[in-house]
Amino acid sequence: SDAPRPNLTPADHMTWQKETQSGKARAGWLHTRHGSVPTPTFMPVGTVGTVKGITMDSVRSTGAGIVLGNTYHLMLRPTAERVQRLGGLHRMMDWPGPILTDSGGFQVMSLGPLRKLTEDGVTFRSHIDGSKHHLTPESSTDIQFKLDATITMAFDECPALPATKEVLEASMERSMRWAARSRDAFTARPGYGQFGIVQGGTEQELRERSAKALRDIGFEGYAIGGLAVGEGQELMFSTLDYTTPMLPDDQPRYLMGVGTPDDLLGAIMRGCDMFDCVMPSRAGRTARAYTERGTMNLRNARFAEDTRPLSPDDDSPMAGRYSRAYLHHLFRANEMLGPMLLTLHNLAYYQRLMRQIRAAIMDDTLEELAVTLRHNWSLGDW
Ligand SMILES: Nc1ccc2nc(N)nc(O)c2c1
Repeated sequence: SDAPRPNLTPADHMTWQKETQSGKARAGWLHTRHGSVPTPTFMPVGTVGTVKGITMDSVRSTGAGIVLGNTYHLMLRPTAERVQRLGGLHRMMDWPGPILTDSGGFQVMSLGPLRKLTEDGVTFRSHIDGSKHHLTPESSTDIQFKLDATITMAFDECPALPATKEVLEASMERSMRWAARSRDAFTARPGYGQFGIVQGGTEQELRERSAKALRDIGFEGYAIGGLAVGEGQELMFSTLDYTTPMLPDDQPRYLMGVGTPDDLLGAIMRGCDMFDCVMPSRAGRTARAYTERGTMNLRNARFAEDTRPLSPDDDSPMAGRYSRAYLHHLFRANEMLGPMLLTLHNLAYYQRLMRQIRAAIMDDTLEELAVTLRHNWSLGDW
């Protein structure tokens, strides 16, 4: 956005400034040690220090301002100590902008049987070489320090849904004890920050208790975890309806692991500011294009001689240079360039969507934009 950038607030940690609000949706600025980013913002996923298949210059060209890395993957390879010796993630991956790192609990959980969970932390075996590892709130926070993460995530446990209220309660309470230990282990530095992660599944009373516990500890931002784990959009939105108002109005809210363009629109309209999801990049590697008219699979034979661009207002650097037919050919031929171009295209679409939504928040026309976007997404290819 070319909106005038409000002055950076001097602070001993990163800050978020709300610029304006339209309904529950907010437009603001994230000010960090590694630069300022307009919100709402979508963070491309750079799990092992790379947004798969494209250079960070390409990521920057889409308009992305902040990217995500993963403690779990980087601690296993190349290890946090080596990243630190290489000058930290920013220098190693040639990304001077802010980096948010997830804390590892979620990734270990998705490894299933390979792990043992205790009050102290999680013991698991590496999916790479079977070596044994242990993650605790302290070690996760230390690893993120070594990675030089701009935004550090508290170490939490994300329970699989569906789960009984008792299971959700015990898990949430442990995550809150881990949040306090994560905060104690965090090294505050000017322009850096740490986010707490609200848990509690789809139980309002548990979400309430979790949000209060985190506010009492005090963080630079608050993530909503425990969602986008198969509960479906309706249940995710209804959980957001009562959870975002529980979080401080003047601090950023990060909905983890979300989502499709329609998810993003709905979550922004419910007061969320930051997002990350593998969908646009993973789809790009599997021939699925995200566009204003919904998604399309470029392997489909109907594109074999379709000389049109992917979408008329594609503003990625490849805009108007590559036809659907060419992409169809690249994917059918299993050429590297296919996933590279389509990943770039999809991330550029997500960033364009963020800019569109932010501009609508600024001129209070978000309701109208939402109707247009949802209509166009339903059109399917033209
Ligand atoms: N859907 C997700 C995605 C990532 C997560 N990361 C953490 N640390 N915690 C969660 O609950 C997550 C949920």
